[in-house]
Amino acid sequence: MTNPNAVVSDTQSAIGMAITVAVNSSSLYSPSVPNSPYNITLFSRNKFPKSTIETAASSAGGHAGLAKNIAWVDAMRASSPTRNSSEDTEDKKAWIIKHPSALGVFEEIMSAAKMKQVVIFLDYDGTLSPIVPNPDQAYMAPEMREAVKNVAKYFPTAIVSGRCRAKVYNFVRLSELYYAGSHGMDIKGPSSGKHQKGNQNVLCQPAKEFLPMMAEVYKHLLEKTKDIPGANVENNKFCLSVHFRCVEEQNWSDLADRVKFVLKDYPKLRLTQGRKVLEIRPTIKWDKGKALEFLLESLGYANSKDVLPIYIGDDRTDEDAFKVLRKQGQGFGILVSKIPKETDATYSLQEPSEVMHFLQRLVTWKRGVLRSH
Ligand SMILES: O=P(O)(O)OC[C@H]1O[C@H](O[C@H]2O[C@H](CO)[C@@H](O)[C@H](O)[C@H]2O)[C@H](O)[C@@H](O)[C@@H]1O
Repeated sequence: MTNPNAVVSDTQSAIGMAITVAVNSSSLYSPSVPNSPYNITLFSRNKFPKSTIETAASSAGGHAGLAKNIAWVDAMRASSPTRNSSEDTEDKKAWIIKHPSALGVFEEIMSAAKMKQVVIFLDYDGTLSPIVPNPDQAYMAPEMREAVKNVAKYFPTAIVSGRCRAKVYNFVRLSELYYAGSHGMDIKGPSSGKHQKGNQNVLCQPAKEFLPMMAEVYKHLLEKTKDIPGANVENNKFCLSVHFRCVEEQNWSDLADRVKFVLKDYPKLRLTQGRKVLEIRPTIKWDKGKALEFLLESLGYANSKDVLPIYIGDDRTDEDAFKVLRKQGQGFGILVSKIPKETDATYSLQEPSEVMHFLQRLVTWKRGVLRSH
């Protein structure tokens, strides 16, 4: 097992493959499973497949089990491929031209901010804190907290995380921010600090009816996975995370099978994959992109041309927010990644330390603007 205190370089989680297990025909639920229950798609590692592509792997029935299992384990392994060939270096050069460093083109980004209200959206894990083996120890550096605190003095700022809101708040501990926990399914406004515009007292929990179900599934998952060394089930309130970062690779298939076994009784839940984590959440049409739209609306910037949203994130779930910005032709997505990934983000940053520098530059830029007026 990995040393729980070591910082893990997760530059490898290049290949996005989310796995969906459930579908519900009600209009509230997204039709996430294609017609064929075994519509499995695998990708070449060198082609940066779309991080949001969903791979169906119906939990029902036992046939095609082998193919499904191979796909599952491949998908889990794909969250940590080895990429160090010269072809990869070429890939990286091409990718960085397409998604330039947000630090390198900082002035260009800020020139789009003239006369606009910048609103900052920040993912937590892998963006504000480094990826570590133990999710309970994903602490934020004090300098990063200071940078976020300063940013929030000048710009409305939201943390948008897969973690439950209370947990991410405990890591960040800044009451002046908006928090969207559980992949945006639990949104709350700041409890201190005032920005002039918009509603501070927001509370949005679109998956509230799922709470009892999530608590029940959490218990089943704990029980079902307890004898797999290293498996860690995290309760994120409106969603659940089954971590396999510390599970021996030979046990991944078994772990995935057990998770699917539990979920077969819950067709209103779906299973997706993040950075060495299987994530279980309600099939409602709500994601980090919807959370971003909701927050902009709460701030009084729905369909406004006077706003420049900047969203920084490293995970597949952040792609939903990048997509919204790209579709609206408004603001910028910044992907935190050391390696090429298919993304809807416009710019890139390599790691949390670069995110911190970007946030510090934002503050310096704003102070300069204020001084010149
Ligand atoms: O949306 P995020 O804030 O990025 O949250 C996504 C998941 O992040 C956490 O897991 C990831 O970070 C852990 C700590 O570095 C790491 O051990 C794990 O392998 C990563 O998947 C969090 O624990 C999950 O609940 C979040 O869903």
